[in-house]
Amino acid sequence: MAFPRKSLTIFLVAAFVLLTAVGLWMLDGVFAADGFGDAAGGGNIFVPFFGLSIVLLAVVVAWAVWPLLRPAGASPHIGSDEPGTVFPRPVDLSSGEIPDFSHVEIPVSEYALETYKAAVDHAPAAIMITNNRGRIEYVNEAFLKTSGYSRREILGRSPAMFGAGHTRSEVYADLWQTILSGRVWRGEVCNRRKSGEEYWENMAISPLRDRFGRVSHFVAVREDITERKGREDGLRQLAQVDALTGIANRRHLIERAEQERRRAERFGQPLALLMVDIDYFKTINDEHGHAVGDQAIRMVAQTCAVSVREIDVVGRYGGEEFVIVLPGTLPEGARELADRLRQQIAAIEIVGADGAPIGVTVSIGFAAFESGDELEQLLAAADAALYRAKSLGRNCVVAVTDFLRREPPGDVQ
Ligand SMILES: Nc1nc2c(ncn2[C@@H]2O[C@H](COP(=O)(O)OP(=O)(O)OP(=O)(O)O)[C@@H](O)[C@H]2O)c(=O)[nH]1
Repeated sequence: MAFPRKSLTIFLVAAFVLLTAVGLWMLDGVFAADGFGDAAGGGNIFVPFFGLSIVLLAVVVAWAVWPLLRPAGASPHIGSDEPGTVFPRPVDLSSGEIPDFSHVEIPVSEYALETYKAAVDHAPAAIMITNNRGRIEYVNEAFLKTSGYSRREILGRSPAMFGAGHTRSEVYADLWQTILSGRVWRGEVCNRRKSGEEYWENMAISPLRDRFGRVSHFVAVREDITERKGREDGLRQLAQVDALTGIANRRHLIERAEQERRRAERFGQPLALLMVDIDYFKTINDEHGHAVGDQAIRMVAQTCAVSVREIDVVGRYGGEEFVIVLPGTLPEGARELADRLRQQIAAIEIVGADGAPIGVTVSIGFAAFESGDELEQLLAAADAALYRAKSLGRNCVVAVTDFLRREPPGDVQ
């Protein structure tokens, strides 16, 4: 049970005064009884009381003086290896709120401090503490292991030293705004190890307040998520790519085409869409087998993919049908590319089932985006042009004219 220091001191002082008074009164009584008194008899009664009060006085003095004699740990600093190191009080990360403990006196024993320090030093998550001027004051063992730096290379520097340069400036702006307003920031950031290798970290950064409620430090708890990120990227890639050809699958193609359509509408930029279909593909399949058919599909997809710019989107729209989205491209440019593609594909030779070379040709229809077009309309227009190219004898390119868009199929350009 803990006694309040103040009450106990008052009690001890009162006991001291009482015992001293009783002792003096008795001494007085003895002297009053027989003049100078019987030194032996009077002394016998007085000594125990006076002795007890002296002991009490010693206890009171020791009680008052003891705190002043304790070992100096008065101005501990973060991250020191010396005994008495104090860490700022942690913030409850779960609620996102910063509790205000500034009015609470928390007596912390040396033993408890050592325990806290060991827990933070050897925590499995990487932990970094920066001061409110953005200088690193503490990193734990896991942080050193993840970053590859030594403590000497890190302390006193800015956390910017770990940045890989890929994180957008808005992310950092949001981070500072959040923590300076006293809230916890969470996010994923790409950093660089000392070896130069990039790695992804999931971070929670929370402000720490001093006893006056001022933000004095920031503590960052960081988890290396590079492996998980890699798996996610792989899965995303798998979900977007056509397994046979390696180009965008139908779903991803439509997503990207819709993005480009919206961009063209918003900024009034040109956009063209090509639909490419292998001619007489059923015959290739029937005469040479599906493996040779697949080979033809792969060759055509590859030729399309390497013939366009990086901003263009090439995807497999159906079995032997491909769509190419050309942002910022006028009809003349689209026609030029379509003609070039048709010729390049016609030059492809694949080996048939009998070992003899097989020629592959394509028909191409294309349409230019017009303001107000939905993606379905654009696709349907290119498909109508492709249909016309097929009916013209195949291995040719047909553009959608305004006429063709308004009227039912009947004329070609
Ligand atoms: N080998 C292979 N064949 C496929 C694949 N997807 C679709 N096909 C086949 O492609 C053929 C397409 O035939 P059609 O639509 O009649 O077209 P086509 O024979 O090329 O005739 P035109 O387009 O009019 O020149 C069908 O036989 C499908 O089974 C695929 O991934 N691999």
